[in-house]
Amino acid sequence: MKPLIGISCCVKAFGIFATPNHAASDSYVRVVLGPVGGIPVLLPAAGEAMAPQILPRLDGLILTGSRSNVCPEFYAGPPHAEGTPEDLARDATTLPLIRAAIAAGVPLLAICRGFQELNVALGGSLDQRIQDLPGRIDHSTPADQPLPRIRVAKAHGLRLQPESLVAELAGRTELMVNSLHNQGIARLAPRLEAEAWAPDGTIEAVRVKDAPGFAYGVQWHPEYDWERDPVSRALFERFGAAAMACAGRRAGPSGQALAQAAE
Ligand SMILES: N[C@@H](CCC(=O)NCCCC(=O)O)C(=O)O
Repeated sequence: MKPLIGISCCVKAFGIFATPNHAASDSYVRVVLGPVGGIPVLLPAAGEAMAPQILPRLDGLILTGSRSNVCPEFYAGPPHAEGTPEDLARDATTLPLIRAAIAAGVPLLAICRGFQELNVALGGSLDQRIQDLPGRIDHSTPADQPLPRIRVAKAHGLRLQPESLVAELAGRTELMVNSLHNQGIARLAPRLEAEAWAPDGTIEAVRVKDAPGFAYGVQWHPEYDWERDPVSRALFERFGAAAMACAGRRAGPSGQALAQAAE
């Protein structure tokens, strides 16, 4: 049995009536079917009642990237500049879901907005436009490149913590990544440990120090280039192995052999 992988959705207005739809990018569905090796389960932004009902049935959770930003009320930040996209329904769903998934040992991989949510869910805070801060670089979507390059082009380097997960996957202590974000971690949540940094000090990868299972976040977007980029692929494969092990444990004694084989 393949592991069931929850994928967080946003609420987006579609069509001529701007009807709210729960949506996640196809790139997350494809990466779950591909290197993760699971079955994608789209999780609507249906609020905090989701977590206790859905988590016992999931073997992994991907917190997706999205243009919208975590509402600053969740980290006691100043209001967003006018026009900044927010998604309160997503915040109300993902923040409790992240805490519950970590507590339950459900493997979790948080990407871009999801990475920012992971920090906020565990008590950290965000800078809202890091490109406006002194000494920082512009991490936002490159305006001078066409699709699909805009998503896969390497934008800056990272310094990786030696012996961290990303350094192990990369086999070195530096890495080039894409970059499509404005916000970034300001105060790191106490339960998180930084494992990668951009040249301006922006935190780009974190692990949950006390998590009973795989719980990792990256500020970049490995879901866009895993077909060409071996480190992106390896990150999803490692998450998939943790999800497979979780599925094996859930399956009981007959699943134990499966879990051990996957670990
Ligand atoms: N809104 C946050 C998070 C950015 C993010 O997740 N972007 C996804 C972009 C996906 C795409 O355009 O392909 C921020 O700006 O920091």
